[in-house]
Amino acid sequence: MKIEFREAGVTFEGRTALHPLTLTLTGHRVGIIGLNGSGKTTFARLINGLTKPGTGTVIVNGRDTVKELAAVNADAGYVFQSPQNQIILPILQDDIELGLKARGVAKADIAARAESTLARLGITHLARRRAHELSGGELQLAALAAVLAPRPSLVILDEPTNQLDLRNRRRVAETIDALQEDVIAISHDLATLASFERVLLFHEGRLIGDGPAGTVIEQYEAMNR
Ligand SMILES: Nc1ncnc2c1ncn2[C@@H]1O[C@H](COP(=O)(O)OP(=O)(O)OP(=O)(O)O)[C@@H](O)[C@H]1O
Repeated sequence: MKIEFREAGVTFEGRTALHPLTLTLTGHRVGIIGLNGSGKTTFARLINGLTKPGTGTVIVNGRDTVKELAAVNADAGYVFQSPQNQIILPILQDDIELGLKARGVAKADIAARAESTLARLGITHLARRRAHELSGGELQLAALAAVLAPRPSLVILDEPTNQLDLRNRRRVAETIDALQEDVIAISHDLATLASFERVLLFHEGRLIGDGPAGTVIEQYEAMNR
């Protein structure tokens, strides 16, 4: 990945969610930590254009998130904090196929692509299940499948192990570990990020820590002792 924040900042109704930030992210896996309301989601949403910068620009793999929004959306998939918001159609496979159709994938390839994505995540058995009947862990994996199927180069995950029990948390974390796509993950579950090469720490809308996972997680823990 190559993501450049150039004095990019966000203000909502006069309150600063993210102070103007200049930063370049490269590499394969970047984690984001910080207290509730510190600006993590705002930072992540800027990367795929879900939120527009109020000041400055964000460039994702060479593309401006405002001027080239459609291309940025296709390149940077976003898995929402609440996976039930991700799946629109009742049946998972139909939902994935709808996403592929919207991305212009050839009709003849759509079913096979949906099936291979489900197989890749080990959830072929969920293909015809109703999304609202899935468990939290199944739903997290289903949402990830829907985002991966169109083949983005980067996946942004907003608290992917939130609300999961220990077994499902491990399962989702192992799935994330095995992704060949670049990953940016927000997490309150620090163990999920321990193997990440770089972690960013936000506090009150500012980046206050940036370095290897061990160092930055320690900084965060020390702040909250
Ligand atoms: N759409 C919005 N309208 C108004 N204020 C917002 C909006 N989105 C975020 N904020 C505010 O911006 C600040 C940063 O929010 P953000 O969601 O980025 O925090 P976060 O670190 O992801 O928090 P959490 O860990 O609770 O998910 C918060 O004070 C929040 O209330």
